[in-house]
Amino acid sequence: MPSIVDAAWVEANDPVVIDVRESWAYDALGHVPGAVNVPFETIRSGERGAGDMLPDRADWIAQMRAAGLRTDRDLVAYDDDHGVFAARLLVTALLFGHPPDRLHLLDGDFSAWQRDWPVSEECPSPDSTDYDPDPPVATPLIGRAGVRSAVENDVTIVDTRTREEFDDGHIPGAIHLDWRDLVDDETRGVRAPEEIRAVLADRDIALDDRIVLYCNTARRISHTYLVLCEMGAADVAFYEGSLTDWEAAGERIE
Ligand SMILES: O=S(=O)([O-])[S-]
Repeated sequence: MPSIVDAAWVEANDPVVIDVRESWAYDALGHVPGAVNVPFETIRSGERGAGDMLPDRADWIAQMRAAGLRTDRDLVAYDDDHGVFAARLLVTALLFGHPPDRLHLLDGDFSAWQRDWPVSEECPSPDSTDYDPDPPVATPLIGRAGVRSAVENDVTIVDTRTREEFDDGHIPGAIHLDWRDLVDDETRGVRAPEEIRAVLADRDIALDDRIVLYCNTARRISHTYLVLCEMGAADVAFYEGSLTDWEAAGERIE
């Protein structure tokens, strides 16, 4: 399973570190020493229809080779938005076959990092690799038919958008859990486990139940997915098409 790691872990473990901020921020504001820049917009397709926001596999592989990634290397990603963009990169890596236990979200974003840790302006040039992970045997992906069946069978469906978006219309029976509810505004990382457990209990979300996640285009659920994995959730399904796909197909909204 992917995990969430702190700055000390990054310092101690020599992972491949990817910064998904825009390149001007990476260049002008500095970055985690050794981090390679892979801007978020370069890993989103947006052109492959409502059900798939993943980049072209060949493009992804080329980017990861240039970043120096290998299947036997740990990959840490960060952004400056409490981890939500970095989480999407990590889920992309998971779906393309990087070993799940080698995927890590930096707990706290760049703003949090630079409070206590050094920042660099040097751009690393890693040796290119022959990275080519095998497609995963199983993924957390769930399609529209699976979500329809989840609605019919009272499976826990979680909407990670804002309250306003949720009130405007959501998948029938969904529970509202804004992804930001699991984030600590001060540390800019995930909240303490006991706080997360309290939030989940308040929403009636049980970690040992099957949980189906959706948002608009599978960015925000990427963060919630990683947090739930970290909390030991047993069975989390990831609706890549999310509400964009659901609405495009004319499915029922309540
Ligand atoms: O985060 S999002 O995919 O709903 S825009």
